[in-house]
Amino acid sequence: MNMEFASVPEDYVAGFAVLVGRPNAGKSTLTNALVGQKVAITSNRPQTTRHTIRGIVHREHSQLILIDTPGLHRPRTLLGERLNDLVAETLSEVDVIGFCIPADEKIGPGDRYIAAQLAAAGNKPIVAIVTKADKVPSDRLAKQLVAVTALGNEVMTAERRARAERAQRRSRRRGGTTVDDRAEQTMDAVSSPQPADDGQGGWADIIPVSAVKDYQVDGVSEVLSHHLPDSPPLYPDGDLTDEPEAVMVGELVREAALEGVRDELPHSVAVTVEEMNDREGRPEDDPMVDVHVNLFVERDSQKAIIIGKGGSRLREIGTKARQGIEPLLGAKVYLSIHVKVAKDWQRDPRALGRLGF
Ligand SMILES: Nc1nc2c(ncn2[C@@H]2O[C@H](COP(=O)(O)OP(=O)(O)OP(=O)(O)O)[C@@H](O)[C@H]2O)c(=O)[nH]1
Repeated sequence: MNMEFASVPEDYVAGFAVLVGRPNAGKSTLTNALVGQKVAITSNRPQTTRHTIRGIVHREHSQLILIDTPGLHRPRTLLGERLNDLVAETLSEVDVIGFCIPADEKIGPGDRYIAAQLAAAGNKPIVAIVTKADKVPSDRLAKQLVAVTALGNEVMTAERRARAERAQRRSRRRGGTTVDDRAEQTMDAVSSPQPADDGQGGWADIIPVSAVKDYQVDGVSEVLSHHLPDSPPLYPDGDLTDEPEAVMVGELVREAALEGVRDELPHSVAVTVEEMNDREGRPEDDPMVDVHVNLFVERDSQKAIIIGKGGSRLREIGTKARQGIEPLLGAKVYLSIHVKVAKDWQRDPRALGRLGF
């Protein structure tokens, strides 16, 4: 890529960060607050973020490229497994990991599972981010910070012990250390350095934040930026997301479709954008884009919910989605939505492939 950047300071850093955490931990909301514009899709239902969406935080001396992943969770369906693959792949590509834990909920098995996975991945700095700080009084926030530090100690100690045991088993199996064995141990150390025991529970940093009340949002981008490598900016100034417009259009339709019916249709809606064309013969200062999308549900009953009586809900969905799409495309939008039933698409690899997972 050949890009020109005006006067980059010498001590500039740039790189990738990912926010992980269980569903509903506040990752999308924090991403939006950091980037300062709505790029990821948020909802009060778990697991709405299926696509990897990047937001870019431009600061004077740093450029932080945020990848918002779906909640790392125990795989249940094939879709779940794919999501976890995606998370593992993303973790290997970033410079720093932000581990989001809500201030207002007790640390649970889900948090512990993710923390253990992160510790096992082992070679990236992890910043523990205690989200939704506005939801608790300061004494409870302080207690949560202590608990999160303890969680770090717990998982990092367990990980160090597991690694030491693996090394011991290996050397017993070989009947002492051989040249080969030493080579393997060296490789092990290179590919997965020991988690640091730095008195912060093994976290590289720990910081509370409220994305909603704008408390410490800047602090989070600063702390994450501390762990980025020296580098010129990787994207031109002003880019907020490199997500293709079609993906964002699809997400806006999906979000509109889920509004008000999340209990009935939690994870059963997927949207593909089939066509996005500039309407011909429009005046230059008043363009229009024709957008055709397919909206997939799993069952006929769900199709009926989406369409509503006499098509009334579908019209509402179209209106709501258009309100988001028009500013995104900077044009009037003619939106047509075809509702289709794709049975059990969450379990069908071919269907998943078609839907872009
Ligand atoms: N009060 C308060 N609520 C928040 C804050 N951040 C997020 N929330 C709420 O918590 C809920 C979940 O937030 P999301 O950002 O969608 O969570 P997520 O981790 O991206 O969730 P998934 O996409 O399901 O993985 C939403 O209802 C948010 O409005 C915060 O700082 N303060």
